[in-house]
Amino acid sequence: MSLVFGKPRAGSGPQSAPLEVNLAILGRRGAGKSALTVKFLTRRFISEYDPNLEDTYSSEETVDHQPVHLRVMDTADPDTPRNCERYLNWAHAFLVVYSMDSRQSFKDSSSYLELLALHAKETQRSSPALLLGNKLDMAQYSTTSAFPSWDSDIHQMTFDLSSLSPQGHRVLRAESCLLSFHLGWEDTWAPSEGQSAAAQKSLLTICVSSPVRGGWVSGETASPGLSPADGLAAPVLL
Ligand SMILES: Nc1nc2c(ncn2[C@@H]2O[C@H](COP(=O)(O)OP(=O)(O)OP(=O)(O)O)[C@@H](O)[C@H]2O)c(=O)[nH]1
Repeated sequence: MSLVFGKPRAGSGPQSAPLEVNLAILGRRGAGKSALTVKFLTRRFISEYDPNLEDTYSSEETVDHQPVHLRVMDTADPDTPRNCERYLNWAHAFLVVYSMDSRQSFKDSSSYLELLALHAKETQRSSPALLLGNKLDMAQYSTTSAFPSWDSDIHQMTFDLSSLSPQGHRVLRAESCLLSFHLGWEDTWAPSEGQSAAAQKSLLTICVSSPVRGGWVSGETASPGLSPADGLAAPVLL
């Protein structure tokens, strides 16, 4: 089943065919994938939905004056990545979600990141990946939420993935909570040698939904090195 949110915006006529962008949301059970999916697409938090349902949703968006047909697959792997081809071969971009009040959830996210890195290596096609810490509101109540090593863990993962797929597979850290969504752009990029953070950032254009501020916030311009056929030269909507 596919559900459609939003309406086609002005300028999305036949003369400007929308860019098709497929986004897969991955992560451990209970990380908040469904909640995020619903929140991104409806701009509000909804707690009543079937958490076990794997579904694909569609939304017509306008990003940087360009119509984008966004499809979001809210995946539901049992405990670890399973039958991954269904999203690996489908998605142009990946959002890996962990719950900030669960270290296990964070650890499990690395199996998804490794899977993405391996897939990029095997297919010689890298796709943008965003690592997102969800349930920021819960992290403050968790006795283990301080997790002093998390930052170094994350930087380690960023480094590992960058070396596996230096052409565009990047991991960003983001944090979200029930009512707000914040993407820590500035301090999360780990530039590889000889590359400025700004140059790395321009490898992707990622637009982030911000229900609190309203509207869409877009990132940097896309890299000329990425081909439109890959669905990456134009904005990727998260
Ligand atoms: N406090 C808090 N709870 C959240 C947040 N996001 C999701 N939840 C709750 O966490 C639980 C799990 O969320 P889901 O969206 O079902 O998680 P999921 O990753 O889709 O889980 P599966 O479908 O089992 O893979 C639900 O009870 C949500 O209401 C958040 O930001 N803060």
